[in-house]
Amino acid sequence: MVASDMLHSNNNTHVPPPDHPVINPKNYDDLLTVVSAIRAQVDVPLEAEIGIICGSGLGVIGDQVENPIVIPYSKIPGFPVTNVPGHKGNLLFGTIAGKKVVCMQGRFHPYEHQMNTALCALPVRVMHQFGIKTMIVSNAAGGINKNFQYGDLMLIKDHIFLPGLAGHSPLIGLKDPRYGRLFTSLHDAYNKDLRNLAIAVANAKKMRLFEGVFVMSGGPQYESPAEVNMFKTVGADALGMSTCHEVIVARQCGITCLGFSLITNIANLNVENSVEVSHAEVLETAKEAGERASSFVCDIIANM
Ligand SMILES: O=P(O)(O)O[C@H]1O[C@H](CO)[C@@H](O)[C@H]1O
Ligand code: HPA
Repeated sequence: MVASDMLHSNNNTHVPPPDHPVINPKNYDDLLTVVSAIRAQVDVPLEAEIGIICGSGLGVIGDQVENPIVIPYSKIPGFPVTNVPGHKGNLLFGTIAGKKVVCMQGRFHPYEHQMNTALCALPVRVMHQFGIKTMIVSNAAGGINKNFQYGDLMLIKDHIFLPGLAGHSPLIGLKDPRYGRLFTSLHDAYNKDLRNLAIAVANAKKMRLFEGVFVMSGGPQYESPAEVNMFKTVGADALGMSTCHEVIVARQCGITCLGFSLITNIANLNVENSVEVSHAEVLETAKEAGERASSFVCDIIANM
């Protein structure tokens, strides 16, 4: 069975009980309940300054966390779970380069959860409760920019959040003032100082690194060539099905963000010579590039 066939075959090691109810992400007290449930799992205080989100096949970044405390999502009452191959479904607490981190080894995609972007971004609020001030978010993405090759890394300098523009913002319906400003500004969503730091790290490592605009579509189907052309026309360089809702929530929480895409496939621009895109291919490229991506993240953290 190839990875793409396993999308609904629950290949995770941590299968939640069927009665695993998910909290209401728009109820702030429910959020605090989840945080307490996580704290109750271990007998040491949990805190972190940096949050990390691993994209498809990029769980290897989480493997860099030293002395990790591993909490499976399925063991956290009220927390969603993920069945997407390449997302392990663990929350890790530990250190990287001496800095306290919390890492999501697996994320929630809106297409898995009825486009409930608030629920999918809930872990960002949880990480915020544990003290993070900075978040590094990664994803696997299709390359639109003609200069991109398989395995390239693209720093996200800005985004186009298609589901958000179509009414699926994670901030809709938040009434509790403890959430922060409803009218969140995205003027510096992908922080310039952190991008400059990442560029300096890449230069020191003699790594290929691009900067570009990331577009999030709803998925789970991959985009048609006509859709990819539309995204190219509006200025997108890479496309995926995650990240934007997480960064928006992070910005509402006042968290500074750095984001990057691993180009796992080249998006089809020409219907006449288009090729099949598969999650198996995405995972294969992520596997090849994973070590480079995780070493990049570790060096950025070391230099923060
Ligand atoms: O965004 P991440 O989690 O890296 O996953 C990407 O890979 C999957 C498609 O292959 C989609 O879920 C897309 O969003
Ligand atoms: N499109 C959307 N999401 C993706 C892609 C893609 O081509 N590759 C990896 N995630």
